[in-house]
Amino acid sequence: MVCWLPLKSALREVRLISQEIWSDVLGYVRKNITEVEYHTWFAPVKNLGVQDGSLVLGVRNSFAQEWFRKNYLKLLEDALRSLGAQDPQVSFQVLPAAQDALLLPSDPPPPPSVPAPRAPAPTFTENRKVLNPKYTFENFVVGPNNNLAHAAALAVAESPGKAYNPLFIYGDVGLGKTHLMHAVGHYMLERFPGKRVEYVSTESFTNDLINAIRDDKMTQFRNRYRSVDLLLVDDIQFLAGKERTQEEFFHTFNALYENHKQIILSSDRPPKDIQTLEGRLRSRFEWGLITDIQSPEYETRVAILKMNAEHNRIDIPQEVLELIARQVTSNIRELEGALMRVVAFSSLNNVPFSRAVAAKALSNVFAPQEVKVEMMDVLRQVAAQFNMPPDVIRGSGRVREVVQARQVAQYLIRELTDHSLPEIGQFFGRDHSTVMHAISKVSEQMGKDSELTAAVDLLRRRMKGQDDEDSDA
Ligand SMILES: Nc1ncnc2c1ncn2[C@@H]1O[C@H](COP(=O)(O)OP(=O)(O)OP(=O)(O)O)[C@@H](O)[C@H]1O
Repeated sequence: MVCWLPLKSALREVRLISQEIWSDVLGYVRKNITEVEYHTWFAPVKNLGVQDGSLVLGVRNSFAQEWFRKNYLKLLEDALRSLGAQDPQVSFQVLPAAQDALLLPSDPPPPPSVPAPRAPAPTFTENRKVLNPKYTFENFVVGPNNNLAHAAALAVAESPGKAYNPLFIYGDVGLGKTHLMHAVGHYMLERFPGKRVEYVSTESFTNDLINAIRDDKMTQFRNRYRSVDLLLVDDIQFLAGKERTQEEFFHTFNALYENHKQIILSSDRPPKDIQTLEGRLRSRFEWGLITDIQSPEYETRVAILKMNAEHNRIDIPQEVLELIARQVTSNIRELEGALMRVVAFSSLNNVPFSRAVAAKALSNVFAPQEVKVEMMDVLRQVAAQFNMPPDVIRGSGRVREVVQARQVAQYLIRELTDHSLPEIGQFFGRDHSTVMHAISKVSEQMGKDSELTAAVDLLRRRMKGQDDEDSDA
């Protein structure tokens, strides 16, 4: 009987981010059913977390439970498979009435043929975006790739309207432009809670303008954008070719600038490379400071992953973070996605984090990487398998179970790594003859003790990054 104590505590932590898994699952489901079905059945489901490798979903009554089992189980399993689950498992729990009442109307859901109500066109107030609470200066890892942009953002946050106006940040997708803009917003609101901060994408600005023209609400539109203390506009390159929006933005810019209000713009390229941008706007964008963000180098990528893991309270070994950082090199959003994928994979397959597991989790998305097994990897896996902390296995304890786990770890390290007997001995604080004895002891027991043989086989496959199905085939 294999028990996973360290894994269980990891899973408890993983539950905190199982929301990420659930949103990915919902994204997959939504693409495969009608909107009506989605809103009827999936929108009210409560994600109860991942328990022992199974995604547990809360539904309102036994009717819904049965309906899900019959109609959506396969779809949910496919969704989990797309996230890397080898043997996807989904279970349903009927929620207690109180939670149920909060989640759903009491009548059975209407049949999926009811047409979806058409949402009214959004007005500009509905388009308003709030700042992402995660995008603060504290959560921003500074490296050689972004230190200038970071310093400029900080200077602007400390002296809005005075240091650099506008601040123009450019760089490729997913490198932290929006994060830095929001960080300035948070900083300003913390120091001056009464200030007005507006974050808007160029697309939303354009839509707001179109709606304002259509609804004859230009005065409100202008009041809204020209009365702020800090205006953050994302993806300003999308102004290209939109003459009416450029015209309106030009006046917004002037009104704010003349009143010493801070403007921060982000773009995927510098102003001079934005085609069909009016000369007067381009020159204004160049009045302040133009700074770029580059792709992060390896150390910064590891630091970002580490911060993310800590933020989500996931205890993940450094060498696994390093493997992910080597795999994803250019885009931080993808880097974070890769971390989530590894966490989802290990939680859905009920296996502890290791480099082999991470390589496997990422192999569908990125080019597979050759993983060299390290002594620490083997020790961790054996510890999880034998349900005891790694330090106990490396310690001096003589209890039978501990001795057996220690011998298995030494046996597997000898088999799966290039380390010599003295090196293995040193790792365990023992001499090479003890390791030799351990190896012959395990070899002797293999074949005789079926439980031990199965455990060693399973560990060997895991360390090589092969799943159970592969080896059974
Ligand atoms: N230096 C950093 N430290 C920590 N997290 C970062 C850093 N840079 C980016 N990120 C994270 O990477 C993700 C993508 O960042 P962001 O959305 O700011 O990118 P972007 O450059 O605005 O991309 P796009 O051009 O697609 O809008 C976010 O989750 C953000 O928190």
